[in-house]
Amino acid sequence: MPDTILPQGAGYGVVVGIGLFFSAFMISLTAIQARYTAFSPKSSEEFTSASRSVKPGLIASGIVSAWTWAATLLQSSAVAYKFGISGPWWYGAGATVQILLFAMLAAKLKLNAPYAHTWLEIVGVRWGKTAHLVFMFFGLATNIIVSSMLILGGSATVTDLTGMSTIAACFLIPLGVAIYVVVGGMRSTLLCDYTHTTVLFAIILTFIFTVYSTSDKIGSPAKMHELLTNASAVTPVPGNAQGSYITMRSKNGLIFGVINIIGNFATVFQDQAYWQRAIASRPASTVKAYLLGGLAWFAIPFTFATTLGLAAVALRGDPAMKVLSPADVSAGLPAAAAAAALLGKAGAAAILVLLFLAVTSACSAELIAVSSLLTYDVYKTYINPNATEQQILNVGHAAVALYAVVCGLAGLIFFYIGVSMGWLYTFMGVILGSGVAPIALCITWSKANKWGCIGGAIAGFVAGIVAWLVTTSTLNNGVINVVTSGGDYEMLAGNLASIGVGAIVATLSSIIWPDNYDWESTRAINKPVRDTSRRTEELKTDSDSEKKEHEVVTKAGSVAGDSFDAAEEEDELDPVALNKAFKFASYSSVGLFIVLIILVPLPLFFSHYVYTTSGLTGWVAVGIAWTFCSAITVVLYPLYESRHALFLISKGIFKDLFARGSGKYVADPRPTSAA
Ligand SMILES: NC(N)=O
Repeated sequence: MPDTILPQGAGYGVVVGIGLFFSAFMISLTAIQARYTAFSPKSSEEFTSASRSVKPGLIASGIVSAWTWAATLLQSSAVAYKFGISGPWWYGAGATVQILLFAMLAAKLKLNAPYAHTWLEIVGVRWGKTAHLVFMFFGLATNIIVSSMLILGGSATVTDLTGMSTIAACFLIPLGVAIYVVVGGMRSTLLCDYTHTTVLFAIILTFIFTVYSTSDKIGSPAKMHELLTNASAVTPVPGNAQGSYITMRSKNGLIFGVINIIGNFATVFQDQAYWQRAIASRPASTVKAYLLGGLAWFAIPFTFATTLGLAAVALRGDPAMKVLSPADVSAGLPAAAAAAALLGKAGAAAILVLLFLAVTSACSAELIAVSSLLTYDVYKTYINPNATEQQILNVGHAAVALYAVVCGLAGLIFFYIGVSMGWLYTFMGVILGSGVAPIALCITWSKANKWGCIGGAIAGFVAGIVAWLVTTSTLNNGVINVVTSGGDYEMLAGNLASIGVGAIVATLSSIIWPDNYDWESTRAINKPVRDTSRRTEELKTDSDSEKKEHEVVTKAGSVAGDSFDAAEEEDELDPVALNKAFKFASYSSVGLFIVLIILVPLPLFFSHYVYTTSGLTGWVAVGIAWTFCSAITVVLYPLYESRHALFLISKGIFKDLFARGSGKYVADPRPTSAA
């Protein structure tokens, strides 16, 4: 009898087979885009920024996809398994609010540096080389930690379910992704995000309906309530009201919540992937995209973990349910074990595909993000300031390939030193948290003090490490190792010290010694000298006869962007409108923060309420309804907003079928069009 539920071939089939299938699919989409729309990835602007033309639905889908890590599915389920229903809430809410608050930074980005390629360009132009290098450390460290968690979570699950070699999984997972990112760039990444997110929601809804509707082992919220009540009678949860899994009164759940909030501030604010989506977005709809993306994303960890994480507890003792060790839980395996116990090989295969899609789409976001940092902030800034368009594009491509290898290596190193995805997840705020406030202040506040923010980031980093190690040593009789340092209080101390010291030093120094920055230099970053045709280069290669045959409507646009020209861009960069958008982002994101982090969970925590059957049913119903709304937002809405582009592309393809070349996109010779 094999040790794993699926054969090794299934692991290779998913990782290599689906990987290559998606690469081929994305390469085809990129070719269609280049032929039938105004946008070609042969331009470096298009490669890294999707020509800043993408509409909110697709950006929201890209945010959901980039923010859906292996941990989003696995760690959320692991905390549900450990702490009960509070785990999914704290995971979901504690990582949604950062995306919502990021809407404010996105609005300021469009206002203060609308043509920047990376957030580090803004730091460098405002505060110079030292700040640029210090924050580059935080930026790249964020990317490496996030990528490592993706690879660790993905490979642990593939190995657990199929027995596939972890080493092979570490390197093969980023390989397929690197292929389509190199070919298609940012727009291809967003289109891939969309397709992955669509399948992801389909699989998540399948699990939800299995657990809460059709499964003969659970099949309803009432049965889930009964099984969880039995489970807490056998093994009460320490620190939970009545030892129950069905209460928000969970001390360790709350500690995880705080750690989660801090770590995720770091990984949103310092990850170029989220800045890049703001950069790729049309200025007028950036805020909307982040608010929609954040709210849509919440349903993924919350409902998925309320489903499979709790199912893993409910099914304890079921003959088909794997017995989970603490190491298995730390590796994020409860969800996979529950899926296999509920649906056998089909469940295991579904979770494998789900994980693979989540990991690859988040990985694609990381690849293009790091490629942009290495291209613009290392190569163009320090190595070749006069780089040509072609050189920039070549370096961008090489950086994607290089970083794909680095991802594999980083995952492998952490695997061999015994650091799991769960450990890394709670650790990320310790070393990254200190940069959060300084970076936010740099982009949003004219009074932010340069040395205060640099000093805050460094002091917070040191304070975080010291607090983490001292707490570990104090609570564990001087024993500091991977196991002792991964405890709740140890990580909490490090996270709080890091973000707290960074924020206090940066803010106080800025209040005492305020800068008076006018944003002129950041607004000038990369400001374009308008070219009336993005496709000049390509058109040169067209034959004359083909040119005469061009009939596609001029402003064909793209699946992702529709038409968007220079004049429209200038209009959308109107400071009055962007200031209004910033205010809207501030009110709505702070309001939602208060609801998600204070008004809903804290009264439930302090009341010691243990959910009744109808209470749990209502809780689950909210999760299911939210999941449907999310699916509509990131699956149907992008199709609706791109309906004209899709129609024109279809028309172009149709024309080509009857008269080759007649459907190809041609730029409008009239001066108003920049497409
Ligand atoms: N993206 C997260 N924190 O799941």
